[in-house]
Amino acid sequence: MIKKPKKTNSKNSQIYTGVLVLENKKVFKGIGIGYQGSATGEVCFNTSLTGYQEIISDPSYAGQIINFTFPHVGNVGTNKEDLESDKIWTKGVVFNSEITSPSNYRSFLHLDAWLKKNKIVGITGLDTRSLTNFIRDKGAPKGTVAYSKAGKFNISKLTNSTIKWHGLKNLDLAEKVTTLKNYVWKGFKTWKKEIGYKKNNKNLFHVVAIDYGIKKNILRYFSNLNCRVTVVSCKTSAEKILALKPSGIFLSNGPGDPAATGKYAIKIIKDLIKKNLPIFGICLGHQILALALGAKTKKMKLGHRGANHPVKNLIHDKVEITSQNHGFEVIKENLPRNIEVTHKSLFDNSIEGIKLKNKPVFSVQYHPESNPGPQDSVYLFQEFINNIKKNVKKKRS
Ligand SMILES: NC(=O)CC[C@H](N)C(=O)O
Repeated sequence: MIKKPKKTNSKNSQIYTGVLVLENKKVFKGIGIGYQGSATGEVCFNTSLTGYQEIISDPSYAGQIINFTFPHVGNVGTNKEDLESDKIWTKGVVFNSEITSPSNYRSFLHLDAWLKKNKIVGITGLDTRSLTNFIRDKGAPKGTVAYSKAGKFNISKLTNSTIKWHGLKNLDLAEKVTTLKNYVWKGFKTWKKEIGYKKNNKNLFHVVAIDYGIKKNILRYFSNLNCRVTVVSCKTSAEKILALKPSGIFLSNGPGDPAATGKYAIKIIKDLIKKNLPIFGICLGHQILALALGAKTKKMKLGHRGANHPVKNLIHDKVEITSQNHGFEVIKENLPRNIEVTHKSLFDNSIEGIKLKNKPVFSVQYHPESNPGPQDSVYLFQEFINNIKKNVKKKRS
């Protein structure tokens, strides 16, 4: 159990062991959790009610401090399965209520101990509603979260390092989080039998996934659909990728500014599109694909982060409830003519999916692999496989 602030003898004041300092010098006080130290990043909020371990372990959160709007985070502890990557890239976490002792049959470690083990600085006991309101009004600010057991903070030093940090705009973080070595995915240890994924060794299709910060659940889904998956580092040339003889190419999610990653990724994707292979992109992969097709991206004021975002599929004329995590978007205006918008957000009408009119190439801004979140959009994996099947047939005939 995380302790409440201690009351000191005089004046009834409390000792705070955690602070969150924003770039505008606003300071939130609370109780430090996880790793003792400080971490600077962009402060965003996520509205998911469940799935905190999957959220924190999503590499797309590199460079970010996550403020959870759901007040009770940590009640089910942490386990060995709900990990979306082996290394945790999230900079820091902000919770409202103190973390209770874990109550779940899968729990392996208390969330506080798990954060400490993964060197994540956190703060709890903070008014997350007021922080969310601030972000909603002013946009996602830069911030520093700090934890000191002695409750000693140099606020002006923390504020200065917050202001000095360059922020996420123009920052390529995919090159930091991508795999150093290409590998064939064999991550069956983290298999989620309860959810019904099958360990499939039929290897009917070969998907080459470009790793900008890939989530494990994407790999689980591909494997479940009889695919062998080779994960390649984000700067792998189109030539090297084609030498692997892929049946389809997957462009993964990932952190940072798509325009910065695009500096090398656009050429690779353009070369792959020329080969008429089926391509499927998710989130950062979607944004970079759009850039490669001649569209533009921009930073959003707040971004979309949660497991409850309604998206309209304009082709099926159906609404999907989706899992989302992005702070950049593809600009609607002046889209190249060969791009068709397939999905839009019902929250703000922003683009949530596109496809090429004349090739088996499509992408979505949201996360059909969920984890956490609803599975309404999982059909997109099957659509990609259908494109692969059609392409194989075409080549044979
Ligand atoms: N989940 C993602 O792939 C995020 C994409 C990109 N980094 C953004 O924030 O918009």
